[in-house]
This record gives sequence, C-alpha cells and structure tokens, in this order.
Amino acid sequence: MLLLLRVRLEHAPTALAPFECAGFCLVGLRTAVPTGDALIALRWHAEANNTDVTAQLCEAARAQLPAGVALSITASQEDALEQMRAHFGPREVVQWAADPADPSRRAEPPLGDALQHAGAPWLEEVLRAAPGSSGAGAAFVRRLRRDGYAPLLLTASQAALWREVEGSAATWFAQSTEAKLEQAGAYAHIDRKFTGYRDGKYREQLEVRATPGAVHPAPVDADGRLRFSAALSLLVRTLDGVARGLLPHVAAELGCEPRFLAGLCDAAPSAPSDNGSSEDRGEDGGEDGGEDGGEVGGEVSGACGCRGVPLIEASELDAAVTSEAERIRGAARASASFIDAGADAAEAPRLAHSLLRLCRYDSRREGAYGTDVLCEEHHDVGLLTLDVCASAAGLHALRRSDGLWVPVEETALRADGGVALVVMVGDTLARLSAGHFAPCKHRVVAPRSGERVGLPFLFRGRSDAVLDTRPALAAAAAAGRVAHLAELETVTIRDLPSFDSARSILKGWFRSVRKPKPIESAM
Ligand SMILES: O=C(O)CCC(=O)C(=O)O
Ligand SMILES: [Fe+2]
Repeated sequence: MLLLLRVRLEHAPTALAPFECAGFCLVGLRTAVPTGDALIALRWHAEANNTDVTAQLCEAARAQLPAGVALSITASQEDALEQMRAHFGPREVVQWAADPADPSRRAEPPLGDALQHAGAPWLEEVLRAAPGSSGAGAAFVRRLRRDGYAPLLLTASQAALWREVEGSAATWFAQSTEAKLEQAGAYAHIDRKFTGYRDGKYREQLEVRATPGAVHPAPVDADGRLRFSAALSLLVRTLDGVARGLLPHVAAELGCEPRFLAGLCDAAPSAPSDNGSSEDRGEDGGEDGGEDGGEVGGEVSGACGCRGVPLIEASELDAAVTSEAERIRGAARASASFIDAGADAAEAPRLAHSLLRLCRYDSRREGAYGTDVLCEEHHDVGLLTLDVCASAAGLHALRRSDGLWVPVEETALRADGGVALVVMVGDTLARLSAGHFAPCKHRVVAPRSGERVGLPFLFRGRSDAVLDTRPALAAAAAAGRVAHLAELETVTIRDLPSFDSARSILKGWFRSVRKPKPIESAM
C-alpha cells in the first residue's frame, strides 16, 4: 500500500515517526515543493486493506505535531500515484513497489512443510545452468524472490570444507579472550572495512575478509600452523566464487545482462590454484574493476565444472588445506604483513568488500530481552548472504511469501546427505531491484545445548560502485523487456542506506540549509 504525506518540511521527521515505527518504508521524498512542504511517499508491505491501521497512524502523527500544523495524507492509491507523477522526477522516486499484479508472485503454491528444503536444487546444477533458461537457475531465483531466501544443496563431501572451518572455529573460540584478540585484533576497520574479533552482547564474532594473499586476519593455530587460516582462505574463496556464480541468474531475473551485477563487485579474489600469483593480478580492479568483475561470463572451470567455483571434495580437502597453508606462509614472508598480528604491517592489507562472519552462540547465554534470540532480527548489507546450515540449528528466516518465521536449519537429515546452503537476499539487491527482491530478515536463536558456530558469508558490491541503472533500463525498454531495477543514476552502494532513510535525508538537508554560508574571501 502506498501513502503520501504532505507536511511542512520542518515537521516531517515528527510526522514520519509513527509510520517508521510501524515499518513503512520511504519510497520517495520531495523537499522542494513550492509551498515549503515536504512530500513523502511511503510504502507498506502488507497487501491487505489496512485502513484502520493507517487511520491510527495518522492520528498518532497528528497528536505529535504542534497544534495547527497541517498534515495531509493520501491513502488512495490512485491519488498517491497521480501526485507522485506530478511531483517526483524519476530520480526522486527512490524505491518503487514491486508490481503487485506480477503473476510470478502467486504462481507457485506456498511450501507445504516449513521445515523441509524439499525440491531444493543442487548447487552444482544451478552453477552449471545457463542464466535465464528455464532450468535449475531460474527455479532457484524464483524461490529466492518468492521467499527472500532459497536453499541450495551441497553434497556431504562438498560440505566437508564448511565442517572443517566450523570445527576449527570452535577450537579457536575456545581460547582465552587475550589469545583471540592477539591473533585476530579487536574488531576495527581499515578503510571502513571491519575485521577482527569481538565478544558481543549475545554472541562472539570473528570477521575475516579476503586479501590478495589469503584472509585478514589470518590466525595462527596454537601449534604455530596455519591450518585454520588456510581453511578460512579456501572457504572465503569458495563462497565468493559461489556467489559470483549465482549473480548471472539473479541478473537474468532482473532483466539485465548477465555481468551487470558482477560489474558492481570487487574483482574475484585469486583462487588458491593461481600458484601464489595473486599479486601478479595486482590492482586488477579491487576498487575500479567494473569490467573485470569476476568470472561470470559463462566460462566453465574449476573442479566441479561449475563457473569458476572449485568446490573441494572431502577426499581432496586435506591436501588442499595443506597446500593453501604453505601458500599463505609464502605470501606472508613476501608481504610480512598480517599473519604476525603484533608485527608492524608495511602496508594495510587490501581487503575485499565481502566478508565471512564466524559467530559462536552459547546455549547458556541470555539473549535479547531475556529471550533465546542471540542474534536479533536483521537483514544483511550486501547483495547475497550465503549461510550453510550449521551442525547445531538456530537460524530462522522470515519467509516473504507467507510472513512466517522458518527455522531453516531444523531440517530432517536428507537421505542423500545433502546439506543446505541458504542464500538470502541482502539489502543492496533489494534496493537495486526496487523491491522485486526483498531483503531477507533473519535471526538466530540459541542452540538447544552446547554451542553453535554460524558461518554467514556476506557477499557485497564495492562501496564506491555507482548504481547507474539507466543503461540497463534503456536497453530493456528498447528490447521490449521489463527490467526490475530502481531508477538510480549517481548514488553509490555506500550511500544507499542514508539515501534511503527518510531521517538521514532530512537531517542532511537540514544540515545543509542551516550551515552558515562560507564567507567569501576578499580576493
Ligand atoms: O549465525 C548465523 O548463521 C547467521 C548470523 C547472521 O545472520 C549475521 O551475523 O548477520
Ligand atoms: Fe545476517
């Protein structure tokens, strides 16, 4: 449902508050209306006719405004649309509701059993499928859109790498706080990219990111070996490759060319099989590489024959980890940077935008508001989050199609040993697609006993990537296709959240009008 508020600009934040609390999101804002009013378009996800709720919220908003301040609210869809057309240029309409008449939204029946990952395709199948075809890739993306998340299956053998990291992480977390801080550094950022260890209110976290050489931080095992770091490096590279392999399918669903999303991302981190030549690839687009953004053109490579993704089988894992550890040790000597946590790094490591967040949840900890929720409901910043079902269940996802919380890890063991890799929509994708994809809300509850190690991988675009969708929209229009893309031109991924928040837009606006004008120098 769409609402349009009109109120004097200075009262806009107050008038907005009740709507924000109720979960309405800003879809448009126009502050330069000739009358001095702000015109604010809001969308609410509920499709039912909620006139009662709207009326209550209007009343709440009016009650907070000083007496005599006019607040006009248009709840009629036709009026709202008409006014928006009259007042908003395409660039000011920052988000647009997905077409409710889109038949694909209702074409599939809701899942029969909330707990089963029935009908989930194998990851390999999806990575092999041609984007835009009617096969496994398209089915996966339809489900991702319908529910906000979609499971993909790994064989038990392919999941061995995740289990290795899960086990090593548990051992690593069992160390003293001092040891963890010494090895991983306290949670902090380099150039706005956070990494390191922190013991949060409800859970412990270690965040690592790919570097050209390995990962940062790269913890050293108690016996001085780099097995954990090596497994982390392999896992980060594998997950990064998997995410890139999924992008063309998502792009096809959006109606844009397969490489469009990859062009917004870092260059792919070097694969371990590059024989340590990662530095040769040098600066190949860490920050600027629109063109080289990953191997997504459809070339088939890698051990499983999937696009650029060598999924490591259990039988190869030990050798792969050993050789990756050797490679890291070599790279560390070369750059002497981030393996010795205490050493003076010659230069700051170049960190990827994507990150692996290792989370330890202890069943004995009290969660938010005295519940067992150890990671509060949120959605992730990024394009896609990939989270393999942990050995101990705890992850819940809010299913878009019916608004139910689904305990996605409480899955009966599959007879074939398949392990679900849950793919969730991140806010950048949701925003870029103008709501065609919705960000997947999720949370984590305490495991029933013992602990749970979660390994979400947040696959993100480059923070400085400019989301210019005009060429893609124009190309789609010329071809008579619909492109499910927001009309964006100059905003970068970094600025997207503040661009979207009514409060911060207004705050920015107030700051700019209140700031005293610089006094021009005499000459
Ligand atoms: O523990 C998990 O599996 C997921 C945690 C999560 O969603 C997050 O840290 O963003
Ligand atoms: Fe998350």
